[in-house]
Amino acid sequence: MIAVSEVLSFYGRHRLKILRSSYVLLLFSTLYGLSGSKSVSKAVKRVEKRDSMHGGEAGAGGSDFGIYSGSEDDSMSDKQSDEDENEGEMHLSRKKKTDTRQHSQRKHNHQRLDFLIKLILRDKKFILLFLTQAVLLVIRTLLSLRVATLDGKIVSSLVKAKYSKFIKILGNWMLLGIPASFVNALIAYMTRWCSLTINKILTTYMLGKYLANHHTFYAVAASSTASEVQDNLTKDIAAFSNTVSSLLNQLLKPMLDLLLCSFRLLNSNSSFMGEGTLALGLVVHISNQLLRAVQPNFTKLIMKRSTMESWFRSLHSNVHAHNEEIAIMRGQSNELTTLDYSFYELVLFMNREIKKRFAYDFASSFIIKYSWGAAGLVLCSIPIFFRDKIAIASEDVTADFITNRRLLMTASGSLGRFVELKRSIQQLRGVWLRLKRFDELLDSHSGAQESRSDDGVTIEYDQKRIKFENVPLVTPADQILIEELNFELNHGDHLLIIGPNGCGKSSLFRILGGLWPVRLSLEGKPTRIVIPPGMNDDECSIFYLPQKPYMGNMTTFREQIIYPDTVAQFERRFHGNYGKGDKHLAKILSTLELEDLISENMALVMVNASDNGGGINSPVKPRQAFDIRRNWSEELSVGVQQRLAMARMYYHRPKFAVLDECTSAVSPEMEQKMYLTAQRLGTSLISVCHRTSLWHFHNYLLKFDGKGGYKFEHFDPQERLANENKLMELNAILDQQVPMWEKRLKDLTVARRSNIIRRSQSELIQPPSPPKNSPDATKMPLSNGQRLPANPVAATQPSKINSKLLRSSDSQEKTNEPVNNI
Ligand SMILES: Nc1ncnc2c1ncn2[C@@H]1O[C@H](COP(=O)(O)OP(=O)(O)OP(=O)(O)O)[C@@H](O)[C@H]1O
Repeated sequence: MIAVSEVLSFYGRHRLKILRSSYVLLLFSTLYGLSGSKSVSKAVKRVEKRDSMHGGEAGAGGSDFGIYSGSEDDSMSDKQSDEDENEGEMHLSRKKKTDTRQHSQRKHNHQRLDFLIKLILRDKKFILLFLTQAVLLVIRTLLSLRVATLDGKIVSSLVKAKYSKFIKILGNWMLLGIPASFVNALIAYMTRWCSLTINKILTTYMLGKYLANHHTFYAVAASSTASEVQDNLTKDIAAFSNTVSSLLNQLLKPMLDLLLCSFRLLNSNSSFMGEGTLALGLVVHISNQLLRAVQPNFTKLIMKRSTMESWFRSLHSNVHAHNEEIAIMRGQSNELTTLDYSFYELVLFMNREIKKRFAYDFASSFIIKYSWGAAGLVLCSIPIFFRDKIAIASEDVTADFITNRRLLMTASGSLGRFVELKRSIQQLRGVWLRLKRFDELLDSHSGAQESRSDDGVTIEYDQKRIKFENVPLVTPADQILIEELNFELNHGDHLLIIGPNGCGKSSLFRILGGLWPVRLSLEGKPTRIVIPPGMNDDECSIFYLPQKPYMGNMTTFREQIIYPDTVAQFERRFHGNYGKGDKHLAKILSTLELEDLISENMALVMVNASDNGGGINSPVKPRQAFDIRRNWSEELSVGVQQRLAMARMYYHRPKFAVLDECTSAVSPEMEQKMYLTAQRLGTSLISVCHRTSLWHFHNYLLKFDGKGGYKFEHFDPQERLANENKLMELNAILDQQVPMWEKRLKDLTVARRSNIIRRSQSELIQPPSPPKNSPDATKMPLSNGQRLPANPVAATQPSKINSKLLRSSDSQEKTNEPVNNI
C-alpha cells in the first residue's frame, strides 16, 4: 500500500513530465511504424540482393522490377551456397571472395539508395528553403493554437451573451487571420519552390550522366528497360520532387500539431485531460497497427504500375515515330492489337489496385474520421457530464470544451495526415527505387567508356590514318561477323565497301565510331586499331552520314547545317560575324542546289511576320532565313535531307567521311556532284554504295562475302567496271539463251520418247513371219489372246499394254541416260 501511495505521490509530483515523455515516446513509435513497413523493406532488400547476385548489372534482363519473386532469389542463393560447400577448399576461398564482393555490393547499394538524398542535401538553396519551410510550419502551428484558444473564447462569450467581449475577441481573431493566411500561402509557395529546386538538381544530374558521353545513351537505348528511360527522366523525377517537397509539410505539420496540441491538452484546466490525451494516443497507436493489416504495398504497386505505363507510352511513341510506314502499309490494326493488349494489362492491374485501395481507404477513413473523432468527443464531454465528480480548475467549461475540441480535432486531423504520410512514403520509395535503378543503368554504361576495348587491345588515334590489325567484327550479342579484319587506309585514299545485306558493313562503322567495343583477336593475335579521334572544337577528323540523316526538329536552319556544332562554336569560327558565316553556309547550299530552301525560309518568315501584324511587305534580312525554326524531318523530303546532311559535311570538312548509302534518294547527277565536291574539299571517302556509277571515286575495295570472309585490295574501278560489264553481258546472254536451250532440250526429249515408242511398237507389231498359206495374217491371235488391229495406223496409238511398256521404257531412259547425253 505504501509503495502504491509512493508511486502515486511521485506521479503527482512529476505528472506533467511523465505524461509528456510518454506521449513523445508513443508518437515516435507510431512514426517508426510509418517508415518501417516490413513489406517495403523486404522489397528493397530483395532488389539489393538480386543486384548483388547479378553483380550490379543493372537493366540487363531485369525487365520487370516491379515484381519481386523472393522465393526464387532465396532458392537461387541457397543452391549457390550448397554447391560451394560441395566443391572443397578451393571453392571455399572462391565463395569467400564472392561473399566479400556481395557484401561490398550490398554496402554500395545502401550508399546508392541514399544517393538522391545526398544529392539534394548538398544543395545550399534546398537546405535554406527546407529550413524556411520548417520555421514557417512552426509559426503556423503556434498560430493555429492561438486561433483554437480564441475560438473557445468566442463561443464562450457568445453563450454568456457578453457582446463587447465577443466583438473584441472577434477583432483579435480576424487580425490573427492576416498572418495566418500569409504564412499558409508562403508555405505553399515554399513547397512548390522546393519541388522545383529538387527537380532541377535531379534532372541536371541524371541528364548530365545520360548524355555524358556517346556510349551511355547509345547503350542505354539497347537495354531492356529502355522503354522506361523517358519516364525516369520526366515523370519519376517530377513525382519524387513533389513528394519530397511536401514530405516536410506532411511530416512536420502533424508532428508539431500533435506535440503542441497534446502538451496544451496535458496542461489543460481539466485535471484528467492529460491522462485522457495519452489514452487517446494509445487508441490511435493500436488502431494504426490494425490499419497496417489492410494496407497494400504501395511501393510495389507504384513500381509495377509505372513500368506498365512506361511500356504503354513507349508503344505509343513507336507508332508516332513510324507513322508514315505504318500508315502506308495499313498496319494500324496490328498496332491497335498491340496497344490494346498492353492497355488491357494495365487496366487489369489498375482494377486490382483500386480494389486493394478501396479496402484500405474504407478502413482508414472510418478509423481516422469516426473512431478517433468519437474518442476525442468522449474525452471533451467528460468535464461536462462529470462536472460534479472531477476537479475542474476552470469555471469556463464552454470555452474549455470548444478549445479542447478544436485541439483534439486538429490532433486527429494530424494523425489522419500521418496515415496519408505512410502512403506517400511508400509511393516515394517506389519512385526512389526506379530512379536508383536508372542511376545504376547509367553507371553500368558510363563505365563502358573505359572498357571501350578488351584488355590487350591497343587503340591509337591518328588524324590521317585508319588501321585495323587483327580486329574481329563482333556484335554486342557476340555474333562473329568477321574473325579478323586487317586493312589500312591513309588520308587521301577512298575506300569502297561492298557485300551482301547483314554482312557487317555498318558494324565496321560502329566499331570505327567507338559505339561497339574493340574485341581482342579470337586467335590471341595482337589486336591494334588506329582511328581518327573524332570531332573537337577546332578540327573534325571523321564524319558520319547515314542513309536517313538526323534532323533535329524545331532547331534553327543554321543549327541544322552546322550540326553537331553549337551556335557558340559558329560564332567563334566566324568571330561573331553572322553575315560572313551565313554567306559561307549559303555557298555550301548553292553547291548542293539548295538555294531554294533559303528563299522558302524567307517566304515563311514573311508569312509569319504578316500573321503577327508586321505586314507582308516588311523587309526580311537574310539572317532571318537561317534563324527560322521548322519541323525539318517532317517538312523536308528524304532527298533534301540527304543533301542537307552533305552540307553539314562540307561545313565541317573532315579528314575522313563515312558515307553509308547516304545518297540513295538523290539524283545520279547530284550524287556525282556531291562525291566530287567532297573529294575536292580533301575528304577521304569510306562509302557503302550499291550504284556502280560511284565506284570510280574509290581506289580501295573492301569486299565482304557474307560468310565471314573478306577481301581488301587496291581497286581499279575501270578494270572492275569492265569486268563487271563483261559479267553483266554474260549474265544477259545466259538469261537470253538458257530458256531457248531448255526449250530445245524439251523438244529433243519428246522426239526421242516418240522414237522409242515407235520402235517398241514396231517390235510388237512385227509378228513372226506368218505361214505363207495363212489366209489372213492380220487376224492371227497374240499370245495373250489379243488381236492386232487391222488398221496399221492404229498400231502407233498406244494401247493399254503399250502405254505400260512406254512408261517402263521412259523411266528406264530417265535413270540410265542423263539428259545431257541426249
Ligand atoms: N546493336 C546490335 N546488336 C546486336 N546485333 C546487331 C546490332 N546491330 C546489328 N547487328 C547484327 O549484326 C549483323 C550485321 O549488321 P550490319 O548492320 O552491320 O549489316 P550491313 O552489312 O550494314 O547490312 P545492310 O547492308 O543491310 O545495312 C546483322 O546480323 C545484325 O543483326
